[in-house]
Amino acid sequence: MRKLAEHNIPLREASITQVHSVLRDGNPLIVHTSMFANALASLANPKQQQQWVPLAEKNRIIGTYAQTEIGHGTFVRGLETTAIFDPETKEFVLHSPTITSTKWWPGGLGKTANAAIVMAQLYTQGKCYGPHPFFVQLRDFDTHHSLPGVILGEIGPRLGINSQDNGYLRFDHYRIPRTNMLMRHSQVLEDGSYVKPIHNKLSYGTMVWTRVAIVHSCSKKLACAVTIATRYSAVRHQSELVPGKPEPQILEYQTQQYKLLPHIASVFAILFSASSVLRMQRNVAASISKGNVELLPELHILSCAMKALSSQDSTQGIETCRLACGGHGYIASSGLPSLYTSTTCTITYEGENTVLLLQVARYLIKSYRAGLEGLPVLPSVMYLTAPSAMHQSPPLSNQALIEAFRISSANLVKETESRLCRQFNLEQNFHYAWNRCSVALVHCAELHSRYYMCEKFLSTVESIRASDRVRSVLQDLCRLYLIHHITLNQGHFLRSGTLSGVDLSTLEEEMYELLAKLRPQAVPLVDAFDFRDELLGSTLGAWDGRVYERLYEEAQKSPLNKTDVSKAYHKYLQPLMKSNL
Ligand SMILES: CCCCC/C=C\C/C=C\C/C=C\C/C=C\C/C=C\CCCCC(=O)SCCNC(=O)CCNC(=O)[C@H](O)C(C)(C)COP(=O)(O)OP(=O)(O)OC[C@H]1O[C@@H](n2cnc3c(N)ncnc32)[C@H](O)[C@@H]1OP(=O)(O)O
Ligand SMILES: Cc1cc2nc3c(=O)[nH]c(=O)nc-3n(C[C@H](O)[C@H](O)[C@H](O)COP(=O)(O)OP(=O)(O)OC[C@H]3O[C@@H](n4cnc5c(N)ncnc54)[C@H](O)[C@@H]3O)c2cc1C
Repeated sequence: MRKLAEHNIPLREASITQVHSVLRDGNPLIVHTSMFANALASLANPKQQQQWVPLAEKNRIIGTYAQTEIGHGTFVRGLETTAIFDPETKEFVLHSPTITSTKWWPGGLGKTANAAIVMAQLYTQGKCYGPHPFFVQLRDFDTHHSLPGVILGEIGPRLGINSQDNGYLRFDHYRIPRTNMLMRHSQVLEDGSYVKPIHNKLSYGTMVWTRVAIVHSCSKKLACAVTIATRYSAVRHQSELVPGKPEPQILEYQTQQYKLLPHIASVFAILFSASSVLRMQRNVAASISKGNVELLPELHILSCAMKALSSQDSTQGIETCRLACGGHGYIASSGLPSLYTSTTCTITYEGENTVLLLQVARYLIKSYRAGLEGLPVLPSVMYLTAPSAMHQSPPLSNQALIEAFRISSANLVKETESRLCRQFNLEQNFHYAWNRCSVALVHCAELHSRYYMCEKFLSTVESIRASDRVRSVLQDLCRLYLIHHITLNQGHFLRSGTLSGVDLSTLEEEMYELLAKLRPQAVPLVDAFDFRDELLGSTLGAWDGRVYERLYEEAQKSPLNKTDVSKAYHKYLQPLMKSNL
């Protein structure tokens, strides 16, 4: 917090700095500095902001974002916590009517936060208007005791991030003033009448903002993992590449290069996509302030697509890096296990990935159908019904590969839409038909998202002007990324006829050449991420390469090494040894 103040970084931007990496196994303030701060900035009206933002900035109020309940995380419309307006007292009564309505998971809710943005079903004048955000004080600001009517606790150990206190929360007819409803977009007036927002999903804005932040953070997490694994692979010598010759660095093995280099490339692909979505988010935020919500659906879909792809890629990449370090990747001091556990949760939180990909698919199908009818569609999906441009680029050039992605994606959407129509004719119910096509729909969303990421990678690299040498290395890395993802999705390219079997063999050959060409760049590339040793926190990945010394030094810190004979010997082992069992 002192560092943020020193560098004049506003609270709501803290989550895209590296400040959270200081605490390795989870930070109880992360939801305060990210979602809570953003909810105040984007969902509260100016008067409410004046009241709460300075207190939050000074950490007098420590907040969280309490939306998920034990019974519902994904289906926000199914939340059960109620906020019923009482016109007599001009208050909302918050209540948790069932066990399933218990708020469950919010970061910092258990012991740290003294306030929360609570999403609850808004009732006024006898009518339910769906989930709305409320500012709710949970604990006394001085004593930190939970307030009467508020039941709080921590949910117990998790796969990771265990220094964060994920919590639970129940309300027992807990009253808050009317003015605690966040009223920037919708309002309940004193007489209880409801003023609706200019778009009914504006109250979901904090989720959209967080999804964008997650994309950025996934590239950082993956960058940490590839730095550790690549440096280690340059230090570690194992086996014989040529019988009788000295043991080579394991980075000399082609299989090791194949494990690491595509994930180094992935760091850039995710980072460049994150920058592009962030730019769009800033534009949309500016438009919303002027009352224009036209681009909100596009931002929603793009943030769902990029959050899903980046969380999946970074989680898989980190696990591959861990495995690439052999046994030493399994030790906590390598830093890789905690990178994995603090990243795999991004697949689930802020919208479970399958669910987000289905949102993307819904948009693709709607846009495809609109395009066929000649209705206007947004630029990012015009390609679905635009004529093929494959022949315009030299065969197998980068541009041709991007076109192959685009046409394959359009083809998959077209095939899946036909399947959806056939299924609809059988079922006579759109929702059943949708469910019967949902695996294919997720594939559509994944291919469209990959196309977007590849396109952003290539266009950003091509725009580098500062250094020809840097551009040349990144061009090779980008080429590797494109070919790698084509080889992983060969079926789609063959089905669409954009690439032949011979093309795929040619590309595969080129990929092997690129691995060898990029091998000398591997260490410089990860060094350029410029992580301090303190931030990496890894015995395997420190800059000086003293892997074995650090592993040995770290082992000395194990509490079991404080004495030669452990207490367990006297308590359990000795009796066992004497028991003749
Ligand atoms: C070291 C720290 C340790 C801790 C963390 C560890 C690691 C940190 C690593 C990274 C973090 C770094 C940065 C991130 C910053 C902070 C994050 C930190 C922690 C985060 C903790 C996680 C917090 C949470 O999980 S909060 C809860 C999130 N919950 C969800 O996301 C719920 C998902 N569900 C939904 O969003 C919706 O229910 C839905 C699936 C979208 C469906 O909504 P619904 O209302 O049912 O709509 P429907 O499907 O009918 O669609 C109707 C229509 O609306 C459109 N739509 C939907 N949503 C939106 C939207 N948001 N905006 C615009 N439009 C929207 C939809 O497309 C439909 O349109 P149409 O009819 O087709 O035109
Ligand atoms: C570490 C962590 C931190 C969190 N922090 C917070 C927080 O600060 N605040 C907060 O409010 N919440 C928080 N959450 C909760 C998180 O947002 C939810 O867990 C997440 O949105 C997923 O919802 P769920 O758990 O209900 O999963 P479910 O929706 O029950 O998912 C289970 C399975 O059902 C599938 N499924 C569900 N719906 C559909 C569908 N429509 N179509 C197809 N398949 C479907 C999913 O794909 C998944 O395979 C956190 C969760 C974790 C793990």
